[in-house]
This record gives sequence, structure tokens and C-alpha cells, in this order.
Amino acid sequence: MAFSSHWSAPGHEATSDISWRADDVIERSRQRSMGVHRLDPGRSDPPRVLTATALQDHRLPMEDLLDVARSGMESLFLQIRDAGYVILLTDAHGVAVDFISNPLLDRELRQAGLYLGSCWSEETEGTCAVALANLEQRSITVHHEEHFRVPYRTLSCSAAPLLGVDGQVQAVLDASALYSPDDKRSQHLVLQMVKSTARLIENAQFLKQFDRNLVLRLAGRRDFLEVATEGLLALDEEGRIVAANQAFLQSVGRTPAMLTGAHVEDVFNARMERLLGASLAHPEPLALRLLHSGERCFALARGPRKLTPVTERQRPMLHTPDDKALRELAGNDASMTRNAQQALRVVDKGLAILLQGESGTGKEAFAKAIHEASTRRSKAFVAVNCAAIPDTLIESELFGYKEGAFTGARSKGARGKVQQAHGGTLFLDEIGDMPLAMQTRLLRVLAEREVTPLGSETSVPVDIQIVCATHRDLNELVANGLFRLDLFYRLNGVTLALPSLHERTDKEGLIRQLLQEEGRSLYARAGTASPHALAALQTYHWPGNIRQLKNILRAALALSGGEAIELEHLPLDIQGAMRASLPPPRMLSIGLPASPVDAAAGSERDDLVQVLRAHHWNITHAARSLGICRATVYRRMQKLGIVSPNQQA
Ligand SMILES: Nc1ncnc2c1ncn2[C@@H]1O[C@H](COP(=O)(O)OP(=O)(O)OP(=O)(O)O)[C@@H](O)[C@H]1O
Repeated sequence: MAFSSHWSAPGHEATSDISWRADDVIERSRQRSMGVHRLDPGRSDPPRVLTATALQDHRLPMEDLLDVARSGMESLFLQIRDAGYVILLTDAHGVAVDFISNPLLDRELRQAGLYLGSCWSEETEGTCAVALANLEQRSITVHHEEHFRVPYRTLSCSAAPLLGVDGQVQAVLDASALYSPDDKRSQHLVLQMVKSTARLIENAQFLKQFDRNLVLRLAGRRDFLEVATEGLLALDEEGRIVAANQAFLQSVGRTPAMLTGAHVEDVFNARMERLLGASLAHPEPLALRLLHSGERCFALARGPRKLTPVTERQRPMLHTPDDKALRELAGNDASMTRNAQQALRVVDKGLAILLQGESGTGKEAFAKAIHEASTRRSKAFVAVNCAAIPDTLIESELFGYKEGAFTGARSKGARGKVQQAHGGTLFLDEIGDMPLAMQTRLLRVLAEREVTPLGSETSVPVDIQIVCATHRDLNELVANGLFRLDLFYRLNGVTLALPSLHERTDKEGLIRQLLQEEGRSLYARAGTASPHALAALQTYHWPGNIRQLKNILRAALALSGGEAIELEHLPLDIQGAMRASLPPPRMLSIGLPASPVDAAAGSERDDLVQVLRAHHWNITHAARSLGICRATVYRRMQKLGIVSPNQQA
């Protein structure tokens, strides 16, 4: 097969490979859907849609690709949106990790399973384009009745795999329409567009991945070399092949394993010095010949990206993630630790971060800690509570206004919060409460990275990290038309769910830490609490989360005059919760005191029972909270006749 004719084809697939026929592939998949996966074609429910957190687990490993793929998806969407297409990018498991659509069709698309987070695999959905592009590593259209499941039989879906340099499917790009003509040939052009966008994304990803290598851009035709690269080869400084893109591998009929490590001089009739020389001088196409076939091709060499040498003076300016604040907030809680780790992975990647959690769970504190961990930490952290600003003021507050835009007290003009956050972080709290008109303006700022103050004709460039927070379910707001879907995509680059205080597994440590901090701030010494008071604080359900805990500790320390907090210094509902949580003593103890002489022992026993109960009878934890060793707790339990519930008959 001629090398150059290969490369002049729109995609890199071997189109003349007669063993591959889409109809056969679809038929085999339909048989598997029935016989192997045992699916019911008439089932009416749409595909499963992952929760925001589960979706994040699929998005995180693909961060780099998502970034590059976004541009390709947007340009494809612009070309075919008016024909009613939506664009999906799925990972290798068929999970839609990115999605672009017309928000007006949102409800209908969701019902059809075309949605962010939907799962398209042959095992669960039967024959569909995403699954087949993935399984067959080919581009394919699955049209109307070809879908296995009845609910999808109005859809037309064209999908192409994105292959990594190892030849494995990294993702699948798909364009789907809810309605289309019956004739499948109407989809031919769309399939070609999906295919060439997939190639563009693969190549852009390749160039990004190997920006520190010498890269040869190859094409069969000299004239198109600069505008339509086909083959890509990354070389190390000695001229060995580090990676090749799929188009090159297909053209020379090699697998990645066969080519990796080979020397470029064993592949082309060119000396490495000549290639290097070409990359350093101005880029002139080089005419090369492939040694194995004698075919001619043309190459442009791109030199490795120059790394700016680091001088001693510059070094302190370099970013080393400062995770101290995030670590402190995470404490010893597993889900907070995971949140902090994820935040550190995405910081400075240009992704918006969405924090979800009840009021007082520390969303703003977490947003500040993200700012501290970023390269932006020396710039402003600007917080805006979207729920607290009246609708009439929010526009000028966020975007600012030009002198003369208003009369009276506001006649002078002001920079909005977006501009104030330039170079730093903008924290948009209660984003779910932002009015729809403002959402549109915010979307424009995020897309165009510039802001136009009210009354002004000129826009100002802005560079901001966005962190948003909400206690509301944005998915539900989107479904009810109260939140723009496209803004939702822009904002939830990463979603982190902050646990409520009663869910935290390190509550005791957190209480002690805050007690110390509040004591130091009020009386310049660490605050303490009696075992009773500590147990009560741990038992309470804390509807107001950390903010409520801080306030109560502060008030209790004030009432105790800086001495150890006792139960009586705590609000009645906390005292009450403690008592209500105690089971009747009869259930817990044997050998009740028989005489008044034993009254003191009785109260000692009650105290110990309370602490044990607060720690769910975990002796280690109870011992730690009392500041004594486990053996002492056991000894006291024995002496006072306390038997833990799981040892009672
Ligand atoms: N892990 C933590 N350790 C210590 N203090 C914390 C922690 N998390 C939050 N706080 C403190 O708790 C209080 C409430 O936190 P914050 O204002 O960040 O909550 P929020 O979720 O943004 O609340 P809202 O939704 O009501 O705006 C603040 O005083 C904050 O400093």
C-alpha cells in the first residue's frame, strides 16, 4: 500500500481493509448484546449517570487530554450544532467525561442519555457508537434502528477513538443527534468530521506530551506539511524514537513496540545532525525517504521547548505546592484528606473548582487554602457571596462600573470583584443563587477571559482562578432550568464534597484543636474541657457544623473564665443530647451501689459510662479522651462493675 496515498486519506484508518465492515461489526455487537450481555432491548430507562464525585474520579486521570480535547470539541460543535448535534467525550470505560450541547434541549438530551456522566458501554447499553469505537478501535456510525435498545433508536451517533502513543484507546469522541434523516448516508460527513477532529486532538496531545523532544512532523505532500501534519515522531537527543503517532505507525505498518527505541537513521535516509540542524535553523521542509519502502515524504523538525535555566535568584519564585493550610483543614479525616489531595493535583491547571457542602463545613476556608497552595498566593483572594448581594447590585459588584455609569454616591466608577481578583483567586460562594442573567455574563468572562465594566465599551483582560461553592444540588438546579448547563460545565472542572461535622471521623481531634485555638485567642493559653464536656461535644449532631462548634467553644470558654469547660458551660441542647444518648444505667452496669457509701462510686461510674458511650465503647478512644491508658480504663470498669454492651449476655 502506497505510503503517500495513506497519508492523503482524511484519517489514518486503513479504509481499504475489506475485513472490516461496519454492518458486520454492528451485527456482531447486537448478537453479543442479546446472547452475552443478556440485555432487554425494550428496557426504557436511560443510561446510568454518575454523581459529580464519581465523575470526578473518571475526569482526574484525563486532565491533560481533557484540556486539549475541549478545543477540538468546541470547534466541532460550532460546525454541526445547527444540525442538532451534541458532542460527547467519553473515557475508555464509556463514561461521558465532557459534553457540549444546546442547553435548550437539556431535558430531552438527558432522557436520551446524552449527558455529562452518562455511561455508554456495550455491557449495559448494547450496540452503540461509543462502545463500538472503543471495542473495534475504529470510527463508526450507529444509526437509528442499529442501536440495540429501543429508546435509542431515534438517535444517530458517530464516534471515533482517540488513541494514545501506546496504541490504546484513551477516549472516544462522539457526535450525536436526537433526530436525523432515515438514510444512514446522511451521517457520512459527520463521521468524517468526528474522525478528523479526533486526529487533530491526538496530534495536539502528542505535541504537548513531547514538547521537550525533537519532533518530526511528516506528510506525504510538501505543500500541506505546515497546515496538515500527518505523521509525528518524537526523538530523544541521540536520535532514538521515543514515540510515534498512530498515523505514522499505520503508514509504516509497525506497532509502537517495534518502533520505540529504533534510531531515526534506521528509518529515514537522513543523518540526525541534518534533522537537528533543520530544527535549529528556520523551519524548511526536508525531503526524506523511508528506508523500508523507499517512499518519499517531507518533514519539518521542531526543536525541544527551551527550558529557561533557573538561576539561584529565581529559584525561590518557583512554585512548590504549599499544602500546609490544606493539610491543617483536612485533619485526620479520610474524605477531607482525599479532597486536599485532589485540590493539590488540580491547582494551577486552569480548572475551576467547585466545593459542595453544608453551611459552615469550611468551604471558604478550603477555598483560601487552595489559593495558598497555588502560584497565585501572593495575589488577591477575593470572596463574593452571591446569595448576600441583592440582584440589582450583583452585576456592578462583580464586573465593576465606569465613571458616570451611575449617578449619586456611585458616580465615580469602581473595579468589580472579578478585576480585583486579577492574578489571584475569585471565590464565588453560593453560586447556585446567582441570577440567570449574571450567569450569562460570568460565562462570557470565563470563556473570553476579559471583563467589560458596566457603562464601558472596552474590555479588560483578566486572569483568575475560580473556586465556587454551594450547598445546593447544581445538577438539580440545571434540570429545573435555574442554572445554565454550559456555566455548570465551566465551573465544575473538579467537584469536591466537604463532609459535614457529624460525618467527620476526626471529630475529637478537631474539637481539641479548636478548643486550643479559641483558648489562645481569648486567654492566650490553650483551652481545655472536662471529660464530660468533651464527650457531650462529640455526641452532639452539630447542624451548624464547624462554625457552630467554634462559636459554642468560644462562649463556653468565656463562661468558664478560661478554666476547663464543664458540661454546665455548654448550651442546654448539647447537655440534653448527651443525656438522651445515654442508655439506662441498668442496661450497662451490674452490681448497682447498695448503700449511700457507694454514692461517690455511682457518680464516678456514671461519668465513665458517659465517656464510654460517647466513644461507642471503644476503650482506646475513651482512654485517649480521658488522658489515661487503656489498662486503667479496664481496671476502673471492673472496679465499678461496668460491662460493655457487646459483652453482656
Ligand atoms: N477544618 C477546619 N479547622 C478549623 N477551622 C475551620 C475548619 N473548617 C472551617 N473552619 C472555620 O469554621 C468557620 C466556618 O467556615 P467557612 O466560613 O469556611 O464555612 P462555609 O462552608 O464557607 O460556610 P457558609 O456556607 O455558611 O458560607 C470559619 O471560622 C472557619 O475558619
